[in-house]
Amino acid sequence: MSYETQPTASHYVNGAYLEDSAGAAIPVIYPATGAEIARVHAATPAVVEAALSAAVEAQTLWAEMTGRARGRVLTDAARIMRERNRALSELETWDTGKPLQETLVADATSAADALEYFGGLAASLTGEHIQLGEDWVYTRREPLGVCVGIGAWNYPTQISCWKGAPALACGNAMVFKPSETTPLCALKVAEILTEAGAPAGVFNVVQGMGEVGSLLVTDPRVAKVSLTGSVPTGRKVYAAAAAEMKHVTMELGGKSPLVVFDDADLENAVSGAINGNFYSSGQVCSNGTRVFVQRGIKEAFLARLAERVKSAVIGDPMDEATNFGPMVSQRQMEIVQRYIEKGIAEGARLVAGGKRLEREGFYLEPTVFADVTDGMTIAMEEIFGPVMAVLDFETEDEVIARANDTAFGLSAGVFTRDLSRGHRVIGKLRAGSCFINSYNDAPVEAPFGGVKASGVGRENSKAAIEHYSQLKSVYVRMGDVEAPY
Ligand SMILES: NC(=O)c1ccc[n+]([C@@H]2O[C@H](COP(=O)([O-])OP(=O)(O)OC[C@H]3O[C@@H](n4cnc5c(N)ncnc54)[C@H](O)[C@@H]3O)[C@@H](O)[C@H]2O)c1
Ligand SMILES: C[N+](C)(C)CC=O
Repeated sequence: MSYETQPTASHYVNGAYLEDSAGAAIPVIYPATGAEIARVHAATPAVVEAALSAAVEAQTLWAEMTGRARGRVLTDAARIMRERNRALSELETWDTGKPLQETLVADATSAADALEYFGGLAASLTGEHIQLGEDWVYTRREPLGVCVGIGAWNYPTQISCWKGAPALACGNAMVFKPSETTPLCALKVAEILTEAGAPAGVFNVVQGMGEVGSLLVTDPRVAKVSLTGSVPTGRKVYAAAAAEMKHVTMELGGKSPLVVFDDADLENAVSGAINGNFYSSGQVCSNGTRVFVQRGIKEAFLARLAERVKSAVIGDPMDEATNFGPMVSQRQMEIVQRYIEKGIAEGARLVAGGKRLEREGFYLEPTVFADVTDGMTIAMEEIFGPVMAVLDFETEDEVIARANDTAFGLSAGVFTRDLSRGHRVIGKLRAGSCFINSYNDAPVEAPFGGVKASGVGRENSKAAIEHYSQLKSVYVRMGDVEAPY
């Protein structure tokens, strides 16, 4: 890694890097080679304490600043991020293994979008005036206090800003714990926020596994927890937060349906299925991994899909021509390999891929199964890797019922030239982030999040403000107070 991109210590607390090598060592593995490229240490209780007390102290002062002043810090951070996009994208690639071709356009840029958007909103966060005869009520939009953000490993820069930007815009402070698999990127976000003028302690980063996350979640000084992770972790964190009446946002997993009707534009539908299954080597929460294709178009769809998937450029993620990289870790690669074996064993037809590449690093081929049925494991469980399950269907009512027959509800997509049908079907699919004739777009202006087991709350858009602030209502009596005795 170049000097410019290398964080200089494990944690970022109270406006500066902090090391405490007493914490367990966490190796940072470059997924394209399997080599250890850095090492951080899990936060000791002393580091967690330092981060939380810094956040408590900083939050009061930060909340007293005007929204405009807070917003300026965020928009300055966005500008710095854009100026350093290449270095930050390279770091994202070192951390995750995602191809530079992707990280240059999807990670620091999306993080900067969030900083810019919430920076822009900060000055106009207000309460309201409610006239009640001569008396009146006014509401104050107040911050929650100290918020904890906990990240998954697939989008480390983006996740830290999707949580940090709205939290800070509302006057909260944050302690962010990245995934132990990708610990580097959030440190640079913290560094940039300091450079942009964020007071020390407003955004802190501590490393560690679930135990460190758990320490943060249960601390009584923490008012809110926002987790991006798997459903099992979400259940634990939600339960722990609920026991202390904390606010939560839960961005969890999915097994989302992508429905392709006979009348769809074939090339666009295949593009949607590719984007919705193989971007980031399939490690995207909202992926449309159950691709329901209407019988009339099925064979043409599969033929074109297999042809295009075979042209993926798999290789060195730092080579900008590469458009398909390794899995994030050996562990994740092995999980996905087991699902591929299950798919074959349960009778699905392998149309493309299915194998590990014979090279160093954690590379699997983009894999497509056809003739998948609803009860197969690969159609029911989140795989979080490059495995697409293609199922066929006959009628609209049938596909809606089957698409909804899942515990998850993160995303859903429909490809059709019949726009009335597109809107009708999307209206009936139980999912939070949906697409018509597209898949996986996630602009900061749109609310993002799931229903059912896929999550609680929304990130991005004005909706996120509701999740990082609370209303205080103040009744103002203009006349005398009447009392019964
Ligand atoms: N909905 C979304 O926006 C979204 C985005 C990205 C990833 N995801 C989901 O994330 C999952 C993959 O990421 P992962 O493997 O890192 O998930 P994970 O659940 O294993 O870990 C997520 C984070 O939670 C922490 N953690 C684990 N146990 C904890 C505990 N008891 N208390 C507090 N923190 C704890 C981990 O250290 C990590 O930082 C997939 O299910 C994917 O769908 C969801
Ligand atoms: C939010 N998104 C879809 C970009 C990444 C989720 O894994």
